[in-house]
Amino acid sequence: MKNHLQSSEWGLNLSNQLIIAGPCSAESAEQIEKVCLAMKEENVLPSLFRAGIWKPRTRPGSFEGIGEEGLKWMEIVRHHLNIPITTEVGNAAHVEMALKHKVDVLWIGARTTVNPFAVQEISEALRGTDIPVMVKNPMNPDLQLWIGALERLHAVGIDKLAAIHRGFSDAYDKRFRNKPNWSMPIHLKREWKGMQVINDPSHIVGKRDGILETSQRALNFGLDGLMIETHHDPDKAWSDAQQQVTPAQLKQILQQLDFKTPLEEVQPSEKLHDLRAAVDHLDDQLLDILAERFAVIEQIGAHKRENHLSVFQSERWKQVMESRTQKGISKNLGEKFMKELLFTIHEESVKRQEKQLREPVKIVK
Ligand SMILES: O=C(O)C(=O)C[C@]1(C(=O)O)C=C[C@@H](O)C=C1
Repeated sequence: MKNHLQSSEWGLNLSNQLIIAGPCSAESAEQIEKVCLAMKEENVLPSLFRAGIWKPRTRPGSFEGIGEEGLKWMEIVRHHLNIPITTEVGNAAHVEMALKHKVDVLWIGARTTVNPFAVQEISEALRGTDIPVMVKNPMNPDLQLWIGALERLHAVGIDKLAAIHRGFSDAYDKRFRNKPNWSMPIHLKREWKGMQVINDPSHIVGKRDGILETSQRALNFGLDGLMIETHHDPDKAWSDAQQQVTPAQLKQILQQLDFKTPLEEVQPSEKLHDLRAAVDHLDDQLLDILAERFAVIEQIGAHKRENHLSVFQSERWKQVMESRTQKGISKNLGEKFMKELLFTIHEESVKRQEKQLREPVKIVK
C-alpha cells in the first residue's frame, strides 16, 4: 500500500499511541480555558487537544459550532497545555480558516467521509500543505469508502494520515449511539499496512457509562489510541452533553485501562513460538481436508452433469447446515461462525460444480 507517516513522524512530538481529548465543541474562551485548567489540575495531558469549531448537526436549529472565532481561542490551549490542536473540517473554507489559524491536525467527520465530492474538495484545499489528517469512518460500514477518503488525501500529497473508528449508524441496535464494528479497523489495517486507527468511544457509546469498557475493547483489538470528549462541566455542554466526561473522569478512565503493546514491537516468547507452530500444523491439516472435500464435490459434480441434475440441492444442503452447525456448537464453535463458514464452503462447492456443467463435452474418438 502507499507509504504514509505515522503520528510519531508528524513532527509534533507524538508517539504512535494517541490520546485525544477536549470538548465536543468550542463554546467560549472561558470554557476552553476552564477545560485546560482542569486538565492541568488533574495532571491529565492528552497527546492532542480536540475542539469542534463547525458541527454537522442532523437538523438545523441546534448549536452548529462557534465558527472561525473559536479558532482564536486555541492560543489558550497552547498557552496552558502546550500540546497540538485538532479540529474537524467539512469543506474547503474550513480548511482555509484552520490553516490560517495554525491548527496542527485536522480530522474529517463521518458525515463528510461518506461523500467523495466533499472529501475531494477538502483534499484539493490541502494540496501543497503537509498537515496531518485523520479520517473518521463513514456513517455506513463501507471499508472501501473509508479507504477511498484516505486515498484522496494521499493523492494530493498528504502523507501524515490516521483513521478514527467512531462506529456506524444502526437504526435497530439501540445499545450504541453508533455501533462498533471491530472487524472494520482490523480490515483497514490489513489493507493499508501501518495505518493507525484511533477509537472514538464517545461517539460509539453516546453516554458516559461504557466509555471505559469500549476503550478497553479497542485496545484489546490493537487500536492505536482514543479520542474522548472532555468538558469541565459536561452537563452544561452545548452539544453531546451526555457523552462528555470531566478531566477527572478522563484521568480515571486512563488509569484503569490496560494499554497493550503491539506484538510486532517485542520478541515473541518461546511459548508463543511453540503455540504458533502448533497452529501452523493444524492449518495445514485443515487445508488438506478442505482440498479433499472439494475433490469429492467435483466427483458429485461429474455425476450431476452425467445425470442432468442441478447443482443446488436445497434439502441436502439444509441437512448439512443444520447437522454441522449443531455439531460445531457442541464443540464450542459459535453459531454465527459455523453458519458463515458453511455458507462460504457451500458457495465454493456450488460455483465449482456449475463451472463443471459449463465445460464443453469431451468427444472421445
Ligand atoms: O450433496 C450434494 O449434492 C453436493 O453437491 C454437496 C453440497 C455440499 O457442499 O455439501 C453442495 C451443493 C449442494 O447444494 C448440496 C451439498
